[in-house]
Amino acid sequence: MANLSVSDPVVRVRGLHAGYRNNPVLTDVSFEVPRGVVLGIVGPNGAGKSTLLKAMLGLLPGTTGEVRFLDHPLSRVRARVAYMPQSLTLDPSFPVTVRDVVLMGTYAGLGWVKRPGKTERARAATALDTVKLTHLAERPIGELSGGQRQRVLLARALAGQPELLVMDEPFQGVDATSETTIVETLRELRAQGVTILMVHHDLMTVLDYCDWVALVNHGVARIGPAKETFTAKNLETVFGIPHLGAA
Ligand SMILES: Nc1ncnc2c1ncn2[C@@H]1O[C@H](COP(=O)(O)OP(=O)(O)OP(=O)(O)O)[C@@H](O)[C@H]1O
Repeated sequence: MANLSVSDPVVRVRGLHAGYRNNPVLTDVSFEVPRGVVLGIVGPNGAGKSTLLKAMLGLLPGTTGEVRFLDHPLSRVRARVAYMPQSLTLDPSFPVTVRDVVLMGTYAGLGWVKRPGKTERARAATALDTVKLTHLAERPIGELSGGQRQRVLLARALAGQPELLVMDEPFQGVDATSETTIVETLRELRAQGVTILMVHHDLMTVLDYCDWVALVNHGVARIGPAKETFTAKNLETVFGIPHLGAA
């Protein structure tokens, strides 16, 4: 089991148990993530990557163990943590514009009664600009391509100005232009000190996109700097597969 202590952890998980009825997926998971890294969560289908994210975010009933974000339980720091789900599923006729969707990302910091004002609209505009979609601001969200929708989801997460961004497969089904834009945005965020946790499937780009890696196989089997962790030896030990892309 990986149990690496880091200085200034942004995420700290201790003794996490999570899964579904009659299907315990994660058992006694403990790890820490340092501030300002892009952490790739890597593992085969069914290894428990999405389950890990959901359990950490308190979305799975029956989860036990301790999860701290930015030194607090999530309930205390919700506005500082953004979650970007795997995809935005919606009725294509849903009458909401790209700008509206991005503006939703500012709601967590607003509280129950306040409505988004000038500041929030400016943040949403900046976020949309960052993902290079300003020209589509007034489009109904249903008219966008899959890759453009992923960028809107990212802009929505950015509009809340998070310190920690949790993403479930941000490159799933996106075109090359969108992938490049998302990667550039993640690099910019990292340069600003934002920590990024992302489930990542493409083993060929792990070393390029991530500076830390967690190898997940019904637990976090290995976690650490990418070059030391994403190695052929570890891939073989944890998953039983050697991989050419790894050193
Ligand atoms: N809602 C659910 N109810 C019951 N079992 C589930 C549910 N969701 C996932 N599982 C099971 O939990 C295990 C882990 O699934 P999970 O989706 O976390 O894996 P993953 O690593 O994210 O996979 P993928 O790469 O295919 O997205 C699998 O055996 C899966 O079948």
